[in-house]
Order: sequence, then structure tokens, then C-alpha cells
Amino acid sequence: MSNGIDHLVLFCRPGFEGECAAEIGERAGALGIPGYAKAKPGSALVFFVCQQKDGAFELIKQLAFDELVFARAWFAGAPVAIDSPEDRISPLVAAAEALPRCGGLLQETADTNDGKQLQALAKKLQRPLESVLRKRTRLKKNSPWRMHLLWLSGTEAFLGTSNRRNASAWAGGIPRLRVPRDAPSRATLKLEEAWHHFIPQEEWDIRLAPSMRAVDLGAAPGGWTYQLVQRSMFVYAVDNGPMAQSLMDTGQVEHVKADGFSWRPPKPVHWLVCDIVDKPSRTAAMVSDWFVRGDCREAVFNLKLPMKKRYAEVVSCAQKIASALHAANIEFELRMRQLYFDREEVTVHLRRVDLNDEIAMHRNF
Ligand SMILES: C[S@@+](CC[C@H](N)C(=O)[O-])C[C@H]1O[C@@H](n2cnc3c(N)ncnc32)[C@H](O)[C@@H]1O
Repeated sequence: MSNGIDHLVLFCRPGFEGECAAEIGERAGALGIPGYAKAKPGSALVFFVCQQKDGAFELIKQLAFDELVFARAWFAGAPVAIDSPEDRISPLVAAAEALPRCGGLLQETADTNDGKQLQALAKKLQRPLESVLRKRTRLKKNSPWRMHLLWLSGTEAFLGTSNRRNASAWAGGIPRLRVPRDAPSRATLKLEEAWHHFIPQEEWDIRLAPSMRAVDLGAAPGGWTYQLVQRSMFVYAVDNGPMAQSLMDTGQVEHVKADGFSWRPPKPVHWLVCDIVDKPSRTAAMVSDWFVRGDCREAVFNLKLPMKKRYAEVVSCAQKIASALHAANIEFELRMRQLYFDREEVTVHLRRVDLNDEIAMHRNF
């Protein structure tokens, strides 16, 4: 690896390479780590090439992965020249010398049809490659570093590393979730993925607790309400459209036929979720109002992005929410992410962090 670990490899939704490239360029520039992004439209990959030696390694150490909106997964690495398909292992093992010793090997491909066709090759190589890496002591149990191997073709690959604590938990950032058989819509996976992404597993029992009250705006037919019901919550499902009878039969759902933008709950709820297709700035303003009025404590909602300037729109919505909550002296956490099950949209997580449990209980959250 001539210039060390100088490529930051980012995985994104196909068609969002421009947004992913703009975002990483801005974040790396702010850290004083110069570089340029290479992003072929539709490739589902962005390569941020750093000008300084080991610049990409610095980026994965200094940037918080969770703060990126358009990257599903990342690692710092460099291209590996594979001269012959007869021996792919030797050049890869030689390149691994430049990496820290890693706890495991994750092979990845782009989220494209070409990428999918390379998965058989990756599968075939996994064991033999791991075995040689272990012999050369490139793998070490319990290391926080994880080795990534991205295949672009049978003879083009990138080898690199990420720190488990600052990276996606899943290969290529794609969680293995299945639509439950009794869920009323496939959209159910968007909320499930959001929870996996935004709420640490050890906090699920407190933050997604039985008997909490929740509001689902734009709820029909009920994929998101299904997730809330599965956590034994009571749900106001706001939508003029019909809700799945199976959900109504649980007795945990009240169907409110009203406009989600103006309806408010009779008393505060813990969760607000919203999947209404509308202008992102309108949704952002409505959710900000819920927080300012003290109507909810935590929210997951989508910002739909059919417009051209999608990155600028996301930044502008984040700024509007932040300034509304700052003006009301509310302390909050705000994260955004284009999740795997999102399409032309990003998912936002907003949470009040200035309420201790006693106050929250008193206010009936
Ligand atoms: C994408 S679908 C929601 C799918 C739902 N999250 C699920 O998992 O089944 C959007 C829903 O928003 C509803 N909707 C659109 N505008 C609305 C509004 N102003 N108030 C309430 N619901 C609205 C539509 O009727 C539609 O059912």
C-alpha cells in the first residue's frame, strides 16, 4: 500500500452517491483532512481519497460514523492489485500487513446487481483466506478492529479496516431483517431498522417499554403501529385510511381519523412516529412543535426527498429543528440516517435528554 490507508470506502443507497460524497467531503474538510471523492452514479459506493498518508485511517478515528447521514457502512483501506485469479490470497495477505490485527474478516460487495454476483466468490474465499491470515497472525481474537474486503470484480478489491465501536454492525450496512408474517405492510421494517440503528439494544427495555403511549401519524395500514404494538405499547394511529383489522383486534390501538399535521394527543406520549409523505420542511416544523409543546419525548420520522438538492434539504431541516428546540431551551439528541429500508428519504431520530425519569413520569410521558 504505497500511500498507506488513504481510501475511505463508503457504502450508500444506489443513486445517493452524490449526497454521500458531498457529506464526507464536508466532514473531512472540517477536520483538516483533505481529499477528493470518487463516486460513480449508481455504483452504491463512494471512495474518498485522502491526500495525506493514512488519512482515511485518521478519518475513521476522528469522525463519528453515527453522525453520517448517507453512508450505510465504511472502512479505511486501499486498493489491492490482484494479478491473477489463480492466486487471490497472496496479494491480499501481503496487503493485510499494513492493517492493525483484526478480530475477524468481513467480505462485502456493493448493493448493486454486479455486486450481488460477486458474493459467491466472497463465500468461496472466506475460509481459506481466514486460515492464511490466522497463520500470518493478522487475526487476533477480541481486537476491536475488523478487516474489510470489498470486491469490485474478480481481480479488483479494496482491503481495509474499521473499528467495531465506530462502524456499522452489518456487512455493507445492510441489516438482516425479515417482514413478520402478520405485519400489515413491508414498511414495518423501516421502524424496526430505525430502532436497531438509533437505540442501543441494552436500552430497548426502558425506551421501548410495555405500556408506553405512542402516536403514529400516517399510520395506515399499520406497519409502524405493528412494531409499537409488538412492544406492548398503546397507540393512537392517526390516518384517514383503514388500519389492519388484526391490529385493531389487539385492543392496543385507537384509530384516529384526522389530519396528522394538526392533531395532538390529549396528554403527552413517550413516542411520536410519522411516515407521512409531505414536504420535509413541513414535517420538520410539525415534529419540532410536538417537542416544544412537550407532547412527546422521543420521535422517529421520515423526511421524504424527491427534490434535487437532497443533501442541502436534509441539512436545512436539521438546522430548523435544532434552532426551534434551542429557542425553547430543550436539550436533545438528533440523528439522521438513510437506512437500508428507506427509499427516497432519510429517517430522523429526535429525543429529549433534559428530562429525568421523575419529571417525565410526573408529566405522564
Ligand atoms: C407511507 S404510508 C404509511 C405506511 C405506514 N407507516 C405503514 O407502515 O403501514 C403514508 C400514510 O400517510 C397518510 N397520510 C398522508 N397525509 C396525511 C395527513 N395529513 N394526516 C394523516 N395521515 C396522512 C396516508 O393516508 C398513508 O396511509
